[in-house]
Amino acid sequence: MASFFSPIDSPSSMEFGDDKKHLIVVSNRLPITISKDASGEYHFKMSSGGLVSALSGFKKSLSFTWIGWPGFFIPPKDRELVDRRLMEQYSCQAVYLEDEVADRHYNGFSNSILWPLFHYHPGEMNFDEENWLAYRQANMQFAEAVRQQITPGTMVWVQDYHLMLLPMLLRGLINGNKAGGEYTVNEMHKITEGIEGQVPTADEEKIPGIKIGFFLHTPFPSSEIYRHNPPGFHTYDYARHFLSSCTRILGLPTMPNGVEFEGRMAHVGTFPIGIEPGSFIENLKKDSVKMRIAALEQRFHGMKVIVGVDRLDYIKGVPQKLHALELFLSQHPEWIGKVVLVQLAVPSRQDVEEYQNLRSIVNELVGRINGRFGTVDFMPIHFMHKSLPFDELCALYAVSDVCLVTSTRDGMNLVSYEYIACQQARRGVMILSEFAGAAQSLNGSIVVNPWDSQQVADAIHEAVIRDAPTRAENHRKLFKYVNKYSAAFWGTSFIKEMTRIKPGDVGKDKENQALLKAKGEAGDHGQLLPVAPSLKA
Ligand SMILES: O=P(O)(O)OC[C@H]1O[C@H](O[C@H]2O[C@H](CO)[C@@H](O)[C@H](O)[C@H]2O)[C@H](O)[C@@H](O)[C@@H]1O
Ligand SMILES: O=c1ccn([C@@H]2O[C@H](COP(=O)(O)OP(=O)(O)O)[C@@H](O)[C@H]2O)c(=O)[nH]1
Repeated sequence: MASFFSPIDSPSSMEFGDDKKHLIVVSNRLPITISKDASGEYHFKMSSGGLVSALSGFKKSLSFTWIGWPGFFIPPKDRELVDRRLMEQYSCQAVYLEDEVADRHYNGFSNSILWPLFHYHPGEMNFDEENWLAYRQANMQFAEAVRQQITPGTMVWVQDYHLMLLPMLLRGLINGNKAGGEYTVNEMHKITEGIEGQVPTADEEKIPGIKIGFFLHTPFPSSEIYRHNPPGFHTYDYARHFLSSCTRILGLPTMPNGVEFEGRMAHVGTFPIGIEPGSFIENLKKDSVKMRIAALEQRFHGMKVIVGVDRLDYIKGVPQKLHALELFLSQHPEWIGKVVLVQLAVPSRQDVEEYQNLRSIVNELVGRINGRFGTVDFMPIHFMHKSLPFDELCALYAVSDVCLVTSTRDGMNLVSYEYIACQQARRGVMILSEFAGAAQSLNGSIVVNPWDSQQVADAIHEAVIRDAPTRAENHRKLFKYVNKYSAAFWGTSFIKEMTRIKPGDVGKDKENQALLKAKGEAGDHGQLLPVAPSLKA
């Protein structure tokens, strides 16, 4: 959604800490998805999803070059034009992948192996050797694109599971085998075997002072799940799972704040992501949005509105949500005609078979429930398979009495944050799955297990009858958290931490850890890196 992203308008261009440095953020998905129409004209459209929303929010407080895949094959002859528009309007740099590599990297390996693996869905995993090759190939191409942009002292912040090999490949490219050899050469050879691209050679020149950070936007599963597969995290559990996988699967020594690998220390920390609340709050003040809110209030007069906003992804638990609504309506027939679910299902990863199957399942469930409880005047579910413009989304959040999130796993879930930001007038109720990262922070929500339909149905009932003072008190706590732990807070905390960490040896880190333990600042569950606490007040 275009309004989530403001082209180059960061106030503190390139500044962080006391220094002026160059920051590069790399993600598979650029904030802009490009397409070409039949007449050959290019169109630039805002991408969907929480990663784009959060990084776009962060970009308003700190400027960076954003490197990523444009989402579509662009013939070499058109690249100059596209590059210019991307850089001038959005300070973005495209990584051009061949169609087959992009398809196998994004659909084949990232979203058919890593995504189900990280979300505890091993049943949805489809392994194919060619896709693994494409994953390595794409990571190498990203590494090459990043290397072309870096200068001494650049910080590179790599995002998410699509690019998990990138830090190591980039380190190899910038250090060359001579210097990097002691810690990457064996691994590098395994990774680069059989792929095209520039493999580092012994005489590469070193580029000094490059720091590389990595953030995973999804959960990191327990080592039991991770075994099915041949570091910043949203929550403490994800970081702990990662560290215990390093120990159990790779036999590496770990500390609460990092892992030791061939004489180097990789620091690990938790940085819960957030939104840019101001953009929602300001948007609700626009006359056009106010008018839309009034129109929706009129439309749903006398009814309680439950809102659901999810990419149509099996991790979002949309069928579970529909089952619970059905149960609620069957147990509370007095609410038929008085409660409506407005469910926005944003199209996602439609080339992957599991997503196509999900769409059929959801269509069928919506049809069944509407058929069962609907009348000529009333439909219990308003279902939309599309994205909505930002104004419409804000209005929808604002008029809803309840927001229902039933993800079976979700790295964070920013929809819950956005709903809270838009509820200063209504003070609606947030029902949140215990399996969303957000449940660990959003104290004041009703937390449910989405697999327990009865519990979710009871929560819906509790939400629609909840009195105004209780709603106000819970909303106060939630709003305080969402306002404070914003996308800007998340991004700047991570960058500050990257700035603070000096390349040191493992011995020093162990000493520091022991010191902090002695001072009571880090225990078995202690963390050296900052954590946004959940507000208990
Ligand atoms: O890029 P897509 O394949 O269209 O998918 C959209 C994004 O989905 C995932 O988002 C995650 O990041 C959010 C922000 O940290 C988090 O709140 C949410 O729980 C995650 O699911 C994915 O991790 C991104 O890479 C995708 O861009
Ligand atoms: O039509 C829409 C509706 C929602 N969103 C945004 O998609 C993001 C979803 O993020 P979340 O963290 O909840 O889940 P993800 O989709 O990243 O897994 C939120 O910022 C929404 O505002 C969007 O891009 N288009």
